[in-house]
Amino acid sequence: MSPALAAAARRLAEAGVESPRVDAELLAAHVLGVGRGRLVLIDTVRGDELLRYEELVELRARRVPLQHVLGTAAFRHLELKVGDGVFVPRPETELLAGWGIEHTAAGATVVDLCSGSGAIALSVADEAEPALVIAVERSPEALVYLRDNARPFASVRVEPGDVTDPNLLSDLHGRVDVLLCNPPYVPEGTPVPPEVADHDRAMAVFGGADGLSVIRPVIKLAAALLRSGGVVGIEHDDVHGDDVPALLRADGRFTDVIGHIDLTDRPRFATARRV
Ligand SMILES: C[S@@+](CC[C@H](N)C(=O)[O-])C[C@H]1O[C@@H](n2cnc3c(N)ncnc32)[C@H](O)[C@@H]1O
Repeated sequence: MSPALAAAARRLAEAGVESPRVDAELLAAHVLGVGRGRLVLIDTVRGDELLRYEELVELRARRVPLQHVLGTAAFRHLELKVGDGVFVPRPETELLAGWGIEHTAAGATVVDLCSGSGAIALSVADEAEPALVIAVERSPEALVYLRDNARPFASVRVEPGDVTDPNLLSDLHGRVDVLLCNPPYVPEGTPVPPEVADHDRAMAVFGGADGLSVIRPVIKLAAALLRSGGVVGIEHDDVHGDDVPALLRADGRFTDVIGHIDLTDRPRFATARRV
C-alpha cells in the first residue's frame, strides 16, 4: 500500500490540501473498505482498487472536500450523508452540540435552526432523550440530506423555513426548552479556502457584510420561542466573541450570557438563558 499512499500524499500536498497524509489514508481506507487503522496491514493496492483510489485522490487534489468525496462526514457519534449542496459539519460545532446535549433534559423540546445536514439536531436526538427536536432549514438541496439523515430518529421533525422570519414555528412560541443554531456567520468578503468557496453554498457560509445578518433575527426568534428558563446556544465567527454576547445582552430578554471558546482557544459560541 505504501507507494500508492506516499504518491497520493505527495499529490495532495502539492495541491495545497491541509492534511495530505490523513486525507490520503482516509481515501485509501474508503476504497479498500477497511478502518484507517488497518491500512498498516495492507502492503499494496492493485488493479481496479488502485484506479479508483487514484480517481478519488485526483478529486481531492482539485480541492473537492474530503467528505464530499467520501459521501459522509463524521460528527460526534454520527456518520452523516453529505455532498453537493449541503454544508459539511465542522469539528468545532461538536462543542455547541455537546453543550446542547448537556442542557437537554428528558422530554425536552429542542429546536435546531439552520440545520444543514442535521448535525446538531440529530446529535441531540442521538445522545439525549428529547421528546421533540425540530430541525429548520431553508435550502431545498440541504433539506434532501437533512430528511435522509433524520430518517432513523423518531423524535426529529424536519421543518422547511426561514429563520429570519419572526413568526417561524409560531405554535411553539414560549414552549421551547433548548434552541441551538449554527448559522451562516462569515463576514462577506472574508477569504475562504477552495473547498468552501467552490463547494459550500454562499448562503451556508456568509452572514452579510458584518457576518451577523442571520444571528440578529435568530436572537429575536430565540427570545420568542424559548420558555422562561429555556436556553439558547449560537455559534459565531471568531471575530464575534464580543458582538454576539453583546447582542444577547442588548435584547434584554436573556440572562447568564456566556462566551465559549473552541479547541483552538478561539471564541466560537455564545449561550444564554431566557429570563
Ligand atoms: C453554517 S451551516 C450549518 C449547518 C449545520 N447546522 C451544521 O452545523 O453543520 C448554515 C445552514 O443554514 C442554512 N441557512 C442559511 N440561511 C438560512 C435561513 N435564513 N433560514 C434557514 N436556514 C438557513 C444554510 O442552508 C446552511 O445549511
